Amino acid sequence: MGFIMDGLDAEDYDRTYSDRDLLRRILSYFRPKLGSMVLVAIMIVLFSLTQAAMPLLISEGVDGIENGTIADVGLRLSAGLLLAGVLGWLFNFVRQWYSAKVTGDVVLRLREDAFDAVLERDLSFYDETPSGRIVSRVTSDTDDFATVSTLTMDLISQVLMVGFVAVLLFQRSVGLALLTLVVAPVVMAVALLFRKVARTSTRSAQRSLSRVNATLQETMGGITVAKNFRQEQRIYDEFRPINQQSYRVTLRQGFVFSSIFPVLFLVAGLATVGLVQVGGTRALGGELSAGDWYLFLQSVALFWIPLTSIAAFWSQFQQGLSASERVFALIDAPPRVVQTDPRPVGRLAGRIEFQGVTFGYEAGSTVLRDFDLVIEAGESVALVGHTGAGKSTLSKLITRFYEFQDGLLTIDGRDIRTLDLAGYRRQIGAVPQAPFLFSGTVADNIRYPRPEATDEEVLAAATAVGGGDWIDALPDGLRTDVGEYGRALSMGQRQLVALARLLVQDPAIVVLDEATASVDPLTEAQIQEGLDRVLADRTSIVIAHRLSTIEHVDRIIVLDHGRIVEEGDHATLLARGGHYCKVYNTYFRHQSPDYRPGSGFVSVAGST
Ligand SMILES: Nc1ncnc2c1ncn2[C@@H]1O[C@H](COP(=O)(O)OP(=O)(O)OP(=O)(O)O)[C@@H](O)[C@H]1O
Repeated sequence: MGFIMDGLDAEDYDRTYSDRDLLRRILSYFRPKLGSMVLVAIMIVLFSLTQAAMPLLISEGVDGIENGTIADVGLRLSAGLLLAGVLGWLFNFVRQWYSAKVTGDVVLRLREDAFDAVLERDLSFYDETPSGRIVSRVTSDTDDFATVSTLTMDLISQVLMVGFVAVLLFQRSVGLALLTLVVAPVVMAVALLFRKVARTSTRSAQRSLSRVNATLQETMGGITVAKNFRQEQRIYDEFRPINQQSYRVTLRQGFVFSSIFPVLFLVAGLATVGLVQVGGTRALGGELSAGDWYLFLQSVALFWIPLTSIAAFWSQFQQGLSASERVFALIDAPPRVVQTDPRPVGRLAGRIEFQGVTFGYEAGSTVLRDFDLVIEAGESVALVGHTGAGKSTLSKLITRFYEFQDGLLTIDGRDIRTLDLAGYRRQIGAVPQAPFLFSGTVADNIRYPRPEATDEEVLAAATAVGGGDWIDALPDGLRTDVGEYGRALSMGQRQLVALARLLVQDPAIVVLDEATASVDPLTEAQIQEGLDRVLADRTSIVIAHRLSTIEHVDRIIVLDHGRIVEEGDHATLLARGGHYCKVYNTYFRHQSPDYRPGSGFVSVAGST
């Protein structure tokens, strides 16, 4: 079965709950709905009574015909059946209505909890888990859970009905009742045996579906790049096997589930044969009335309804159970970033110190080893180095998106793990390379970190960035709609909005991953002015990609393979002719205004 299961491994945070724990957890969601559930239970009992009354009434009718007094029972029978039908409809209506409400409320809470858990996860969670898989857990998995709840209530109702019928049967004939009942344990045993294999195949089916979702999501996210490179066919070729895998796994699930029916039919068939034989003989011998015999034959069918329901809905039931397991695993996933003592942060000065910090993204691979660095409060530092040197990693540790494994990271001399995370993050202004804008207006986006900021504050922040000329270029000023992901704005305008947003936030520490996208000289100048304004009087760590930045910062730190290999200001480092010069020649040289292709190289000591 090898490749059928490829890529369907559990996520890191997945876990298997024992049946007891799973049930306890599910019930905890239903507990607050106890009142409605009691009402549903009463309706179920009443509905089941009306349903059980039907075969009883008919059996009495049959006895009536046998005794030649149909005229006496005819009216009573019709009235009884009509009353049972009408009452049954009424009880069932109330039951369905309240069941739907209970289920809806439970799913609402479960989905809120799942979404809350998603928001609480560390950044590492998003790096490791494709977003399509997360979406699957919050949407389709919670839906599957709802199905379990509906099915359970249906099942309870049917089991109750069988209970009532069983009491009737025992009153009529203990022997025949036992024969009828013999079916139940056999069917239950088959169903229980079937349970484990059903849960496993269902889990695989769900994982394969979430893999399909994840692939679709990634395709949508990267559609511009894909179209640009004319890679539609390749995307399709990658999607096909994943989709086919989902098809095969689901087919296998279908095969597993359909195999239970022949066994169940065999058991029921045997029971019916027995009843026809034994009951018929007794009826002929006068020991059993024709009505009672009818009741027994009818009862096999009645017994069958819940038993086949268990079998028919077993797949959905198992699907719901493993869906709830997946949702609970998401809710219970332990955070990697752990605050040991969340103390209030207060206003930070912004001194950052790494003391012997060791960090790796995965066990067994180390990106930073025994790393030391002090960044003074108010200092501006540029991180440079070849790709993969560890620049973003440093910023991710400062922003507390990842947890380091060893050493100490202090902020203003306080262990970073003892700071209240929310309070700390409020004072960290993190700007990614491609600033993300949410749907809404430019003003909404500038106001994002502090929704209570007034229009005047927003305007002041926007004006402070690059003199505010860029606002005039927007079709509707600050009220311009930025479109999805800010697509209605140019790259440069998005960066300017991100800088204005920082001013509204007023963080003590700025961690900025400079954009690499080139913008026109005017916007470039506006961004530079904006940066000067934003970084003034704050500790700033800039993953530098622009020449003007490295020329302006207090200190440049050159990283290589997670180690600091050089540090100093631009002029000193250039004069030294060391590692920095290589980085300069590769990434910054061509940005000089008097650059001519092939010129501007700085000589590196030891190179010819
Ligand atoms: N999420 C991740 N999971 C596993 N390894 C990672 C992850 N992010 C980065 N790495 C690895 O850690 C090392 C340092 O990466 P980092 O992103 O800090 O480099 P960088 O200097 O910022 O590079 P770039 O300039 O290309 O962004 C690299 O070897 C990289 O492959």
